[in-house]
Amino acid sequence: MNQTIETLLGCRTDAPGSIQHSSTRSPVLLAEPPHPPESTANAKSPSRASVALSGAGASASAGGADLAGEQVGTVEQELPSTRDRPSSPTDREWAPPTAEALSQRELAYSYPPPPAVNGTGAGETDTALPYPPATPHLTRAPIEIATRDPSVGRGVFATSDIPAGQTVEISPVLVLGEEEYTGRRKGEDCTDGRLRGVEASQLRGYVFTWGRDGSMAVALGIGSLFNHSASPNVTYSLDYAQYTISYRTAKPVRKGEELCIFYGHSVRFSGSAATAAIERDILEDESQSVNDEWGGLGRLGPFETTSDTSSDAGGRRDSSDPSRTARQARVAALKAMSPEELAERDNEIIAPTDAEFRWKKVTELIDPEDAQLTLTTCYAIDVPARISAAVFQFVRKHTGRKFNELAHLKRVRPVYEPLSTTSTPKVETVDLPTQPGGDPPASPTGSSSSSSLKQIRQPRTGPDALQSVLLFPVSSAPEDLAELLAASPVGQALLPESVPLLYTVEVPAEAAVTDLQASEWGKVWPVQIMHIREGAKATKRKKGWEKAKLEWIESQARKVWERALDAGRRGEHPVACRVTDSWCTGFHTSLHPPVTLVTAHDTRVSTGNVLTHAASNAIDAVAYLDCQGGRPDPALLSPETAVPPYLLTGLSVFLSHEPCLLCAMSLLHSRVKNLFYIKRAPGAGGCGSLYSVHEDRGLNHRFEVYEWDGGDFEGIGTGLQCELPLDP
Ligand SMILES: C[S@@+](CC[C@H](N)C(=O)[O-])C[C@H]1O[C@@H](n2cnc3c(N)ncnc32)[C@H](O)[C@@H]1O
Repeated sequence: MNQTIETLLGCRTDAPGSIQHSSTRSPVLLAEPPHPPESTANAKSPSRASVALSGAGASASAGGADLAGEQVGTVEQELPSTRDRPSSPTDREWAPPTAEALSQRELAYSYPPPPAVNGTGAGETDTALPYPPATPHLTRAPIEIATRDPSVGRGVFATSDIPAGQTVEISPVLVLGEEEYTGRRKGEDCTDGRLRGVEASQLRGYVFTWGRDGSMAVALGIGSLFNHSASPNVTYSLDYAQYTISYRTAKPVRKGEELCIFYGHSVRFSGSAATAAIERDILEDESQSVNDEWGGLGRLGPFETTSDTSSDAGGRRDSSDPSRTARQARVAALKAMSPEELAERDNEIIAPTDAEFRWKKVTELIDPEDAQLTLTTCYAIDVPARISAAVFQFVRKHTGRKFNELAHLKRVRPVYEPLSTTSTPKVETVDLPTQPGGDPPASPTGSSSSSSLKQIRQPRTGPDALQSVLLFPVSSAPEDLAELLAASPVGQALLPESVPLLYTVEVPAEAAVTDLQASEWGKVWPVQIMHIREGAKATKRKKGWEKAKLEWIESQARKVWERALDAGRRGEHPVACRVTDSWCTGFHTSLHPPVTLVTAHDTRVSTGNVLTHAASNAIDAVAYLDCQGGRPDPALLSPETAVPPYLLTGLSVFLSHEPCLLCAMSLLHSRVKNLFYIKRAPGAGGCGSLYSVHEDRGLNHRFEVYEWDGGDFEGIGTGLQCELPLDP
């Protein structure tokens, strides 16, 4: 089994000093690179290594000499550093490093920052260095291990151009069981937050998630030295049968370029110039949510900030950023409001017709609330109330499975109107009751004539009150209805009176979904109300969204758009995705907005995998969060989302572009609640363009989709082409 799992790189710990995921339980921040072991082996002999001379019957040991240069391996060989090699090295061309080169290398190397000794600070050169700037490695691939950025540590670099698709390393792995890795027995509840086992060592920055059983793998060899990039040029695959991890170039790599893998979405490091670009969007994104509580991880423990939000621990936030200042001012203004004032402000309904409302529902269906009255024709009879039960039995007997065809209507109504007639059976004119306190309503069909309206002579209540009873839709009525009726208990019950006359009447074809529809359509025939959104007792839903919800949705759209632009700047397709809790009225407010679970962008270019669309990567990242137990604390999530039966149950997805058919189906399978996208993908999109997966009645889930309707507004929608190469 050879499986590519980009997001499986481990580094799962809660303590500062490692990798950051968007989660409550595994947020880990790499404040500084992992510290090397205390051992000083190799520290002063950067160009010497112990190597195995396999085939020559010799064995070897890693770490060739101690500080004093004492040999500890069985067979040792002096090798030149790969950094001293000429650009196209052959063994014959190698020359031992000069003393000058060695001292330069030592001077340049300052990772990790050594502890201050007698006033000498980090980075000063008179301290023992744990690793050399270059480490010899016997590999046929043209790569070397080198340190270019001390804050990142060692990395893997190309010593000549490497084409895409080339395997550059196959590392055997050392698998650590969950208990060995975490230092905890299964089920043991350790709440002190202290790391144990291997996880407490620097290895935690090097492990790959191996199995879903919690096992972790240390890649031996070069596999552990690939640094992370959000735009990686190397993919890797875990081979569970061989116990290896293979690394392959995903795109052409130029000589001198670093080979990087992708550790996972929402991974971030701090303090590294090399990763500033990677961090920027995530921090920008989270800084908003952290500091002004606009979604994201603002309330998730380690990120908790005080009212002073001008900078984080790493001092990366720019308090002079005007948009940031504006956000802070806005939050301060909101916080200054009383709860009542805030609720009033937040809950103001912004109607879709309002200029502020920049979203359009993507649907081919008519919104049931906008549905106009449609009619269908039925047979009815007017009988005294005491006969009604016999009529129901008659109807039930002769309709069988289709009895429910008229379930959306009330079966009876008082007789108050002359009704349209059919030729067979003959219809008699009847005396009509008026509506209490007024004129009878006009006939919706125009079939009645005002001349036929007469004062009631029938009792209006009691067993003899006349009722109109619906029998069957004309389209599915028994052919010999009049005869059947005459011979039925209904006819018998009325003897010696005459059998009531059949007539046809037009009635609403659908149930009402709002009170207004019920009252309007009920003038035609009393109709059942089926509130589609808020339950039977609710009144008509107000159209539009609360102001706070609308603002939050727009802020998410802005963030996903910025992320897409950033992906484009990195050479990826400019498509991005955010997965957030969905707005829940009564639970969320502008000061307590939905949290963000993951953000992701398209990585088709860097991974060479045409399936790594932004939505797909984001779903993958949520699954990864769940595997790690990293979903935000249920208390922070709206009730629907807190314990989800499916990946995206109750969640909202924001996409810079309409998802393709495959991603639309993935969202559907994951049971997303609603989707907001900014640009259509004509000819390729699965939520409105090519097809509308989200409202296909043949599929087992439906979700609401909204498309940005604000044009190029304050940066959203600008700078990207509308048409997307979804599968170039
Ligand atoms: C698997 S190791 C990579 C090799 C490591 N640079 C070394 O010298 O041992 C992962 C560690 O490298 C560092 N690292 C990897 N990618 C990085 C990046 N993009 N920015 C900063 N540090 C990074 C972090 O310290 C991380 O914990």
